[in-house]
Amino acid sequence: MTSIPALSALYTAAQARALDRDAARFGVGSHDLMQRAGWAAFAALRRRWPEAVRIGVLCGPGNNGGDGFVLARLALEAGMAVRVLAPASPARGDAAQARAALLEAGGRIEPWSEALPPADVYVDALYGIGLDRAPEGEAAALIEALNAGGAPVLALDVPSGLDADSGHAPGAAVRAAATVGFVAWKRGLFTGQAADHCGALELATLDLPDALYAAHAPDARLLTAEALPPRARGGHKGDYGRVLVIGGDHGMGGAARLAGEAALRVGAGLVEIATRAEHVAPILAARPELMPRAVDGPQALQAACERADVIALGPGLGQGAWGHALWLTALLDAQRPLVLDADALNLLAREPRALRDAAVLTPHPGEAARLLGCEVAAVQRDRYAAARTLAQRYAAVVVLKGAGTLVASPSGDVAVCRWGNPGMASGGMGDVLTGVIAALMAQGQAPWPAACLGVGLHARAGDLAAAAGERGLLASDLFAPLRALVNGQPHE
Ligand SMILES: NC(=O)C1=CN([C@@H]2O[C@H](COP(=O)(O)OP(=O)(O)OC[C@H]3O[C@@H](n4cnc5c(N)ncnc54)[C@H](O)[C@@H]3O)[C@@H](O)[C@H]2O)[C@@H](O)CC1
Ligand SMILES: [K+]
Repeated sequence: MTSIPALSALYTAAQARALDRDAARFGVGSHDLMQRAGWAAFAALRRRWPEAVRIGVLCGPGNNGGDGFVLARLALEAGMAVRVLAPASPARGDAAQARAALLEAGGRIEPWSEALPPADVYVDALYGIGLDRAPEGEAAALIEALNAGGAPVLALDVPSGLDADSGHAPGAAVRAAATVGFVAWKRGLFTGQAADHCGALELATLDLPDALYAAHAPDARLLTAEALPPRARGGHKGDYGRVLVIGGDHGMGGAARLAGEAALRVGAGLVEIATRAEHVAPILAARPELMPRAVDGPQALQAACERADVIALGPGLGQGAWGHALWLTALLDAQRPLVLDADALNLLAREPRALRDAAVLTPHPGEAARLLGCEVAAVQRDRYAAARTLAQRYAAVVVLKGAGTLVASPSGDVAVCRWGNPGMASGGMGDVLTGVIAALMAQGQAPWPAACLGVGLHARAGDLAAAAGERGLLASDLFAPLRALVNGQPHE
């Protein structure tokens, strides 16, 4: 873990521009910044590919291209075979100076073309935070050629074609082996399609002082790995809360059981499951520590709600009359903190209503789209906006799942999860997350810290479990690593 605040702060492109400009106040002007960026990127290239001697540098029309020109000059001066491709129209300002310096040092610049020169490593300096539309024409063809070629790509600041704000690629986008960010992390590098494009991420803060970052509040933050405090020696099960999971309509008992068992593994004192009668015996047989109860309607649910400290509503709930009646009871009468998932969210989309009690909503993009009344693609085009809008609309903490899960608070705070893997795209993973967050709330955490901690634990447990392979990863494989993590076993 690091104590450098810049490493967990995430900025929009506009905020990053303001930071760049403000660096001058600390004696680092834009020309100097570009030189430092080029140096840092060249150092990263040498560190990552020490054997590389042929470097292909693709420069765009703006300052991202300028960073590329600086790197190309340094590579040339280091004796490497450097081929630089740049558009015919000359760059302006600092980038023009960097270009002139490259030519002065004996470099040659070739026009963009679809044919890439042979190289051990390519440097992508086409577009950075200035991307304002999908790449087209020669730039798009170059990107496709880079992605089709076998050599690794080092992207400067942002993989070209990826939107630095949203992590959405509107068209062709570079698939880099590594990306070196400059000055500050751009928030789009950590969610949506970013994971397929960035490769290994590293940040070069270019020796800018902490005071600069302190003067610029970020838009969002990366989740950090938090440890849970040790338990008091005299604790008893009543101290760790009682979770009530409501769900498991006909044929969907597994979802409720997974949520319940996850809650136990994360330390909830007691876990009850209000479910269909046919699920009671199988749940008891498989996990006798759970307390499943047959609930045929709202009346039977009341007493369980009164006993509970937190309600996890939705795993396998269905949207039929049974699920709807329990949903209404939990929402209107229970007066308990809630975690809403799956069909509880689908019912909320069908029948929008204000939530009376403290709540965490955990939609995947499809559920978020239903709640917002838009297409899934619109959610994915701007996940930050979708999460914030939902959090504000429901005055609740919202966990927008998917690669780069976001946690948003009603006041606009956003935390981003950089852990997790595609092995976790399998049935039941969401149910486990619901149980984890509910268990943390049952142990006394407020919705925001519980959601942040829960999302991080769940994703890190997924990464530990994926050590045996991403394909075939089961939701229940997370139980053992979850238990290890809540007891302080280090992840990295
Ligand atoms: N401003 C500064 O002080 C620093 C800037 N740096 C670099 O500068 C970058 C930002 O530079 P710019 O603002 O010049 O932006 P970019 O270099 O990212 O690109 C902007 C240029 O590309 C054009 N463009 C964008 N999308 C296009 C598309 N799809 N098709 C065709 N043309 C397109 C724009 O119209 C503009 O001319 C950063 O990402 C970073 O790499 C670094 O050198 C560090 C310091
Ligand atoms: K780039």
